[in-house]
Amino acid sequence: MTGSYFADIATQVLFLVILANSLNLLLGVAGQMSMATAAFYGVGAYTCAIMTATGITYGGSEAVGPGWPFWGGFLSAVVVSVFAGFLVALPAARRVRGDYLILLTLAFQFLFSTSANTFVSLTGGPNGMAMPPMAIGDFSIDTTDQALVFFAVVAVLSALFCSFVARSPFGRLLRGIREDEGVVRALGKTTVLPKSLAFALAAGIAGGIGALAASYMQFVAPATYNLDFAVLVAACVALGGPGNILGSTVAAIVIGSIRPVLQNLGMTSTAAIPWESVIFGLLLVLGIRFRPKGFLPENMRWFGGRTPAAAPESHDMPVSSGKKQKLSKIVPENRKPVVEARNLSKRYGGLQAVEDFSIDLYKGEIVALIGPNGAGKTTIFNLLMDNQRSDTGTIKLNGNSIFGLGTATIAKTGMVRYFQGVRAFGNMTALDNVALAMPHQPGEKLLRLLTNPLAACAKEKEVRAKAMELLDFVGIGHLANSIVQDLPFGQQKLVAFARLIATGAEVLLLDEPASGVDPRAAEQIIALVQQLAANGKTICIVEHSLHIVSELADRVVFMNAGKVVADGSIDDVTSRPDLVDLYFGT
Ligand SMILES: Nc1ncnc2c1ncn2[C@@H]1O[C@H](COP(=O)(O)OP(=O)(O)OP(=O)(O)O)[C@@H](O)[C@H]1O
Repeated sequence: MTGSYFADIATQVLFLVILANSLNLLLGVAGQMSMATAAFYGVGAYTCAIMTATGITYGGSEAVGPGWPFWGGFLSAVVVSVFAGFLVALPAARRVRGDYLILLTLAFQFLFSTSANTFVSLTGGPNGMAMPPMAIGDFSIDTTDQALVFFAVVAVLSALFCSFVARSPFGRLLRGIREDEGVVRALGKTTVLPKSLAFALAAGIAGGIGALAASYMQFVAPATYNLDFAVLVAACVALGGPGNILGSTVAAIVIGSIRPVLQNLGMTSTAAIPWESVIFGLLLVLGIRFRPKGFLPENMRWFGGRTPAAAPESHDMPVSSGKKQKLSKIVPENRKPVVEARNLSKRYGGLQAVEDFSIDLYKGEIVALIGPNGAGKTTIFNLLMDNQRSDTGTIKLNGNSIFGLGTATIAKTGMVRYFQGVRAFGNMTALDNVALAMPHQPGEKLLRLLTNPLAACAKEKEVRAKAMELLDFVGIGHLANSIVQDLPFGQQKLVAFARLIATGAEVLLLDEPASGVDPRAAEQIIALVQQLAANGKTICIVEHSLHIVSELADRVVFMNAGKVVADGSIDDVTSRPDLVDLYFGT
């Protein structure tokens, strides 16, 4: 192809930019590591080359193909890459641990390289195969200058697309999964499909640019799509800023330009290669040492300064905080329980953590589960939410069995939990934490986001307004745009509360919601729980502080060694010396 050398180099840097941004969607936004970016890039290139080939002899072998027009080859490249990405991701996405994904993608990278080298009649083997230049109707690219303009447009469009997806409700869901997948499921969201779709999307973009790049080069060979290249793309994301599309763009431009700049300074191509590695390695070391979150971190603010990080603890929650009174009432006995759990048990090896546990929870009631450390209280919540499967028994919510349905389905059905230790999504804003928890968001479904973005945007406005309302309700509306990990612990707890309410669930299981906060924040939380019960929520709370229990609980269930030993009012329990001894360990 004729044209300037600079344009050719710049075009190849743009390939790296597009690949880095596609990987950033996966690695930075969704937190899913892939070592197979180069393989998907190659899958697209080879698919397009094979589908557009008509019978080219190359390296002693004849590569035969159906001779489709370029656009047909391009579309088949995208479709094949998307499917390949989905299939590779699906088994790993079912596991929570990311190292399965790293192993699977590495295996796919090797499988691809081996196949490209081995199936000579299809791929041309190690010598590669030629492919026809890009031509769509009258449109063709004949010079490197034209190619630069074309690929610059493609790079800008793909960066805008990646940014759109990253900032969409689907992107927010992916970020939640990256932060704490277990919590996302406990909020009623499925995680396997979004993770697999993120993978398929990144693979599709890589495959698409692979097809375009191969048609520009008019040649494909296995050496272009090796593991070294996959590592280079991953380094662009890590150095630029995982989660920040502009960051990976800048890093790809810098890293991709090292060798051409050295050559421009007078080095030969052979001399520039080792120096490129040295500078690349140095950039990595310096980046990891001085900018561990990347050159342009995800939550960097361009205008308006930093997030209000160290905002003082707020005590202006607009719920009753004057003279304490129990807002909820013990419910008449003839009403049906919202939650009916019967005969739950859990054994861990030789330890019977829970034995024959039964409980009924009524609408508007606050029940406290108390007992000494290790009594089995948190295990009860795990069993109710199916975080762990009960060995025996039944669990019903509003008369329907929810036993064994899985955490996400149970949460969707109407029972959610507040985790001991908060588990807020630390790298996200308070507003995003709450917005993510809301049900029925069309923008969380990738297909609906892409096919009807306007409907997704309209719903997103509503979701954000409601999230803001909830943050105001718990008294931290002014911190909506703060990054949660920068907030004091008490305020993080309030974010988690607002997030829990956002699910709209009618049953709330609260595991030590006031532990670790100062007395004033604890008073806020007490008032908040009372308000929720008064609004008709059914609440079961695990709490160590007898003060908080006496303020809140309509009924107390006392557990010891996995069994219920008392069920009554707080006065019933505290008047029994044997229970007081057990509780205080005397
Ligand atoms: N996954 C597990 N594997 C093995 N043992 C477990 C597991 N989870 C809990 N246990 C054990 O089961 C018992 C009950 O634990 P659990 O966390 O439910 O108690 P708890 O009443 O909530 O205690 P604490 O008040 O200290 O939080 C403990 O002895 C604990 O060590």
